[in-house]
Order: sequence, then C-alpha cells, then structure tokens
Amino acid sequence: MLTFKESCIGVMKLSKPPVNSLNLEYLTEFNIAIEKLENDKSCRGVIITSALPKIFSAGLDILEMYQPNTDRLRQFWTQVQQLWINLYGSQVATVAAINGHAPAGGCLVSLSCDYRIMAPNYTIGLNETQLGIVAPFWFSDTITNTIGFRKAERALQLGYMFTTDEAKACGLIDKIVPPDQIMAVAHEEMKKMFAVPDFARQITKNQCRKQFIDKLHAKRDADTDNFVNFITKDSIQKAMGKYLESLKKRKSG
Ligand SMILES: CCCCCCCC/C=C/C=C/CC(=O)SCCNC(=O)CCNC(=O)[C@H](O)C(C)(C)COP(=O)(O)OP(=O)(O)OC[C@H]1O[C@@H](n2cnc3c(N)ncnc32)[C@H](O)[C@@H]1OP(=O)(O)O
Repeated sequence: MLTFKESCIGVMKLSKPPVNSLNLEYLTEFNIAIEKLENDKSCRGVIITSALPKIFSAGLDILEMYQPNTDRLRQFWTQVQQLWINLYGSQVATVAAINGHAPAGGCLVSLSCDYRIMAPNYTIGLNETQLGIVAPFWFSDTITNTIGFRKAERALQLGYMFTTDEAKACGLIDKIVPPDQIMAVAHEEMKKMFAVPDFARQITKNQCRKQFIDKLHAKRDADTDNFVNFITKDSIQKAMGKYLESLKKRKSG
C-alpha cells in the first residue's frame, strides 16, 4: 500500500500486483493504514485509488477461500468485516478514484466511500453469484443504499458487472473522468466536501450509515460462522475451483 499525505488529504494507492487482490496480509495492512489516517487529527479526507494500470482491485483473494485453513479463513473474514466497518463508518471524507476494473470486494471498497469517480471502459459490480458464492447482507445493504432496492437485487442476483457508462447511469458511480484527470477531480470533489463543516458532514453520515454498521456489529460472530460454513462446503469449493480454472483459461485463450 502506498500511503502519503497531501496537506490534509491522505492518498492510499493499492499496489499489490498483479491485480490488487485482497489477502489476509494486505487487508491487515489496508486496515492499519486507514486507521492511522482516521486517527490523524490533521487528516480530513482520504482518496483511495490503484497504483496498477487497468485494475482498481480484483476483490478478495480467491486463493484465501479455496481449500482454506479454517483458522486463517476466520482471520481473513474478520479483516474483511473490519475494512468495511472502517471505510463505511469513516469520519473523514472519502473518495474512490476507480482507475481500473473493480469486481466484488473491489466494488465494495469503492461503495464504502462517500464519492466515486471512475475512468471509462472498465467494469464494476458485485459479481459474487458468478463465482457460485453469495454476497453477505452488509455487501447487499451497501449496494442497495447506493442504487436502490430493485436495481441492487437484480445486479446481485445476476452478479452483474456494469460498464463505467452503465454504472454512472444507475448511480453506482458518481462521475466518469478520463484517467489522466482522475486524481485532480478527486481533489476537487474532496474540496466540495471540505466546504461543509466536518462535524455536520460527519453527524449526517453517521445518521445515514450507523444502523447498517450496528447491524454487522450485532451479528459479527454469526456472520463469520456463516461465511466459514458456507465457503468450506464441498459444492462451494467445487464452484470456486471451476471459477479459478476459468480465470486461467481466459488468460491462455
Ligand atoms: C447463506 C449466506 C452466506 C453468506 C456467506 C458469504 C459468502 C462469501 C462471500 C465472499 C465474498 C467475496 C467477494 C470477492 O471479492 S470474491 C473475488 C471476486 N473477484 C473476481 O471475480 C475477479 C476475478 N478476476 C478478474 O476478473 C480479472 O483477473 C481482472 C481483475 C479483470 C484482471 O484481468 P487481467 O488483467 O486479464 O488479469 P488476469 O485475469 O490474467 O489475472 C492475473 C492473475 O491474477 C489472478 N487473479 C485474478 N483475480 C483474482 C482474485 N480475486 N483472487 C486471486 N487471484 C486472482 C488470476 O488468476 C491470474 O493468476 P495467474 O497469473 O496465476 O494465472
């Protein structure tokens, strides 16, 4: 993770080649970095983007979920939950500068921010069902809160990956920006949020989001148990094995 501060704005650049997949170590690093910025009194905003060309993040590392060690799988999911809690509940203003594809967990990271700008000709969405897995309730809540129930239900059922244009049309992202302007526009959007007194913006954000974060807090252990039981099922392992194979075939084909 490349993290630096530009005045009162923290910039986090995901930099885990080849595709910024989020494994246990990287999620832990991500959480430490965001918590550090959150606790830095001089930091008012955070921009999340990718240091890699063409990929914002491929989402959760599928290899963590395929033929897993159960203890590690539990730790992995705890870090995924923590990342969402940290980002969705963040008191600083957050902008996702989506400069590449953003499937599944990559989409969730961006949906957890306050504002999303995206470069053209990429795809974004919660494609879990295409892997034969199910997005947990807090992933569904987050997309539903962004694009509304009907569109979210349809997109979740299909595991639909939106093009940048489609994402803009349904409100999954807020603005389409050429890649060379994405950081400049992220700073402009940040300034708009800074024009509102921090405490008023923060209380408003809490009013909108707290109930969803509280829901996960209340069910956190059960959510981890569900995840581990679900992922370790033979049928789910088979589906994930097939998906991994299809990724490799697509590459060679
Ligand atoms: C009853 C209710 C219970 C509820 C329980 C909860 C259930 C479970 C919840 C889980 C939620 C999971 C969310 C996720 O994030 S799952 C991850 C989904 N991600 C994807 O599907 C992305 C797949 N990848 C791609 O589409 C492409 O790789 C792309 C990101 C578009 C990049 O394409 P390209 O540039 O062409 O690169 P390659 O495809 O060649 O990939 C390069 C290598 O990276 C490997 N790879 C890709 N993605 C992942 C990944 N997510 N994890 C691990 N590895 C990944 C790919 O296989 C290549 O590897 P190699 O070079 O060895 O062949």
